[in-house]
Amino acid sequence: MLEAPCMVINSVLSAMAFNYPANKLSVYLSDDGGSDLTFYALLRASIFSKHWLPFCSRFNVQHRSPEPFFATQYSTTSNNTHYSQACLFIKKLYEEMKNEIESAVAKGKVPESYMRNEHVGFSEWNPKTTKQDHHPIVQIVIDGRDKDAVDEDGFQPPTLVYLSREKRPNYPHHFKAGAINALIRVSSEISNAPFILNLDCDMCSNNADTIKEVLCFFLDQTKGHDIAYVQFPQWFHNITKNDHYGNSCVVTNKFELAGISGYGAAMFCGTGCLHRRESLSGAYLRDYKAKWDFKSKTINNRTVHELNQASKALATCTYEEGTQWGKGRGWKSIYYNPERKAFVGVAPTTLDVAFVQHKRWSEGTFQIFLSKYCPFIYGHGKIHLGVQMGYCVYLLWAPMSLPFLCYVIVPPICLLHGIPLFPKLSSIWVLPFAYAFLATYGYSLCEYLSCGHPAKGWWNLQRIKLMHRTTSYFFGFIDTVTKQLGLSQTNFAITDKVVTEDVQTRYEQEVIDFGGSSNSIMLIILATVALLNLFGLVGGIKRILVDMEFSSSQFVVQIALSSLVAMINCMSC
Ligand SMILES: O=c1ccn([C@@H]2O[C@H](COP(=O)(O)OP(=O)(O)O[C@H]3O[C@H](CO)[C@@H](O)[C@H](O)[C@H]3O)[C@@H](O)[C@H]2O)c(=O)[nH]1
Ligand SMILES: [Mn+2]
Repeated sequence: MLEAPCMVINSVLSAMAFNYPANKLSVYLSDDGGSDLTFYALLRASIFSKHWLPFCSRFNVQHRSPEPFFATQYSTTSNNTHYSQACLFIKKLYEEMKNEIESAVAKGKVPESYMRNEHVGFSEWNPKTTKQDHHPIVQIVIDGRDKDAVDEDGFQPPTLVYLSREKRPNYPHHFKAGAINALIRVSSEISNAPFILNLDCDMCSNNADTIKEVLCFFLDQTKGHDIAYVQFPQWFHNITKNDHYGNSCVVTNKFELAGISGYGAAMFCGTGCLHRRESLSGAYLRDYKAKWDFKSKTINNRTVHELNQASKALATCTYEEGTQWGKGRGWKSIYYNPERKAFVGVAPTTLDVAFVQHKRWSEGTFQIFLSKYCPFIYGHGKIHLGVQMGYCVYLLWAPMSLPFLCYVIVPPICLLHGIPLFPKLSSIWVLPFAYAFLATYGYSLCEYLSCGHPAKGWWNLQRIKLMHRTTSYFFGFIDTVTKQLGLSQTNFAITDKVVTEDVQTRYEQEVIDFGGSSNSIMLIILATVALLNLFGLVGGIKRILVDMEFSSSQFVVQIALSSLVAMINCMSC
């Protein structure tokens, strides 16, 4: 299991605990793993939520997902006040739940007694159920309409639904996008709320008022009608001081995404995004004005069983075949980066996981570039040229690995053979090169420092960029091209989120952890590049200084380049 149920329910609990009228809030958990353990964890969380939600509102708790709350905000040293007693109590409940879930996960099965007595939902699983092959499962765990479902303070909790869409080996399921589509349809049957927040299982809400804040954009009388979605930046709670895997994306989050959004076309990042339902289901009229008299289906009088059954039909793997699903155009979008982070997630803690993630990103974005949705073609005349180019900075990560590879391979070879590639230092033509180099890196360093992060973090980012460009993006490029040619199939490598203790320790000490051997070919490339530059450097310098075959001034740039590449690569080994 790559995604621990305890982490998943932390996200769910944080979403349930928004400061927002609970009868208007429904939380859906999509489980593509189709695991009864996740369902069990959700049931346990639904019980815990009856204590957690009132606790949060009573004490106006900031961290509404329990794990970070107990790790940071909560302190046992406070006096024996009402608050600290309540804290101790809720902590005990949380730990009980966590232990039960973790021991069930360790055993690989749901406790027998629980399955028999607690929920009919378990009957959906049988010994033949596998991740790749099972019927649709929809279980309303908490029915927000149910007057008996009130929590310990007498408040109604939000509706809570478990969904595991149908999977069959011979039907493409389209990974996360397919999961989101199934969620949109199922939720339209059960709650049909006009706004949809989409969160990854490893992201938690970090601000209880986010929904209220973001609705201000959508409800704006003059400009709100055009807005399809509001995207929040992806922040992470496990970034080390010098961010040795360059995970934090500070400059991207602070400047780049905000800049693109200036054209009214913020990028969708896949998580931490609030969509208007109508913009997803394709309803678009030129004179569209939002209507606020939505028929919430929660007030309808179908039973939970009827809703479960009706929703299943929407979670089948053939539902989308031959439909116009997903058409629409003409909306605007907003990027919103509030002072207090709205959502925080988990960043990779080993190099191989970071590689997997970047390979997938570079592949996915390059696929968009090659599809009919290429910003330069589909976006032509619809969005500003600035946005088209802004998107392509990301969409072209994969092919940009090619020129980059040339830069790290060709100069050392030429140096070894005494072939000058750049103008002499005394020549005026060296100026454009110097300018491009200094302007790019100087500007990038200033941007980074202005985000309040240390210079070492910037250096680490340059190092990891070099690694990604020579490996992950290059493999992303090759895989995308072979897929386009029909030689292989699309996949979505989910990043492993289960971290052992020694991996965590190494991460906190900022030691580069090469992780498992699954990416050994990537490491071979890195080592080859490093050695090539080292040999080029030594050989070149020897021929210049010892053999005096050519003059050094011709090779200054090449020597500097090779030293830099060798230094960056060797430092990480
Ligand atoms: O077949 C799939 C594959 C993934 N997921 C979910 O998608 C989410 C993102 O997967 P993860 O492995 O955590 O990817 P990350 O690299 O952490 O995620 C970033 O990159 C993804 C695109 O590569 C975006 O979709 C995410 O929103 C973004 O946070 C997780 O909740 C998964 O459970 C599915 O539901 N079904
Ligand atoms: Mn993730």
